[in-house]
Amino acid sequence: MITIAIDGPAASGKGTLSRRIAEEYGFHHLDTGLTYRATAKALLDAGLSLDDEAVAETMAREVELGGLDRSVLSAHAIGEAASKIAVMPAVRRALVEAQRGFSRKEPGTVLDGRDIGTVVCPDAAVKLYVTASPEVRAKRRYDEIIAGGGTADYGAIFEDVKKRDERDMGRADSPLKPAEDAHLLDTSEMGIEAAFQAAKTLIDAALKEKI
Ligand SMILES: Nc1ncnc2c1ncn2[C@@H]1O[C@H](COP(=O)(O)OP(=O)(O)OP(=O)(O)O)[C@@H](O)[C@H]1O
Ligand SMILES: Nc1ccn([C@@H]2O[C@H](COP(=O)(O)O)[C@@H](O)[C@H]2O)c(=O)n1
Repeated sequence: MITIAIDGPAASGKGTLSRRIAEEYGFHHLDTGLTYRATAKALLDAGLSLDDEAVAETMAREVELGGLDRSVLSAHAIGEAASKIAVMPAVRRALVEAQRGFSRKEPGTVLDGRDIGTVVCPDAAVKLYVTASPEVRAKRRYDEIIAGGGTADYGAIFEDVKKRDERDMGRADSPLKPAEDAHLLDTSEMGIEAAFQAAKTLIDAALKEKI
C-alpha cells in the first residue's frame, strides 16, 4: 500500500494535482477538505451553532466518505464555516480517524488537505507541499468563478485567501505547514500540466528510492 500526501494552502491547486496523480497511478483519492466542509454543512443545514465542539464532533462522526459531493460542498460560505470548525480538536480527531482508514486502501491512495503529511499520514511514501503566492491563488479562484458563470470581486477573494491562510496556519491543533520531509512545489509560475509533470518527477524519484 502506497500513500501520497499532498498539502497546501487554499486554491494552491493541490486538489487538481491530486486528482491527476491518482488517475496516473491508479490510486484512490480523498480531498480531506470535503470532510470538514460536509461537517460544516450538516451544522449549517440543521441551524446549529458553529461554536459547540461536542455537537460538531457528532456531525463529524456521521460524515460518509463515499457521499462527499464537491459541487454541493464548494460554496464559499461552507468553506468559511469549515475553516472555523477545523480549529476544534474533537472534530479533527473524528475526521482524521476516518481519513486514516481511507489511506489504507489498496493499491494506494492520494490524500490532499492541510495536515496530511504532518498528522494524518506521517509515514506517507511521498509528501508534497503545493503552494503559490496569495495573488496567484486569488486569481485562480477568481477565474474559476468567472468561468463557471458567476460574478466575483478579486479584492474580496484576495482578502479571503489571506484570512483563510492565517486561520489554517495559525491554529494550535494541526496547523498548515510543510512536513519536514515534504517536497516543496511552488506553482506560482506553472500551469496545471507543468505542475503535474514536476510532481510526477518528484513522486517517481521518491518511489524509486523506497523500492
Ligand atoms: N498550476 C495551475 N495553474 C493554473 N491554474 C491552476 C493550477 N492548479 C490549479 N489551478 C486552478 O486553480 C483553481 C484552484 O485549484 P484547486 O481547486 O485544485 O485548489 P485547492 O488547493 O484544492 O483549493 P481548496 O483547498 O481551496 O479546495 C482551479 O480552478 C484550478 O483549475
Ligand atoms: N486536512 C484538512 C483539510 C481541510 N481543512 C480545513 O477545511 C477548510 C476547507 O478546506 P478546502 O481544502 O476544501 O478549502 C480549510 O480552510 C481548512 O480550515 C483542514 O483543517 N484540514
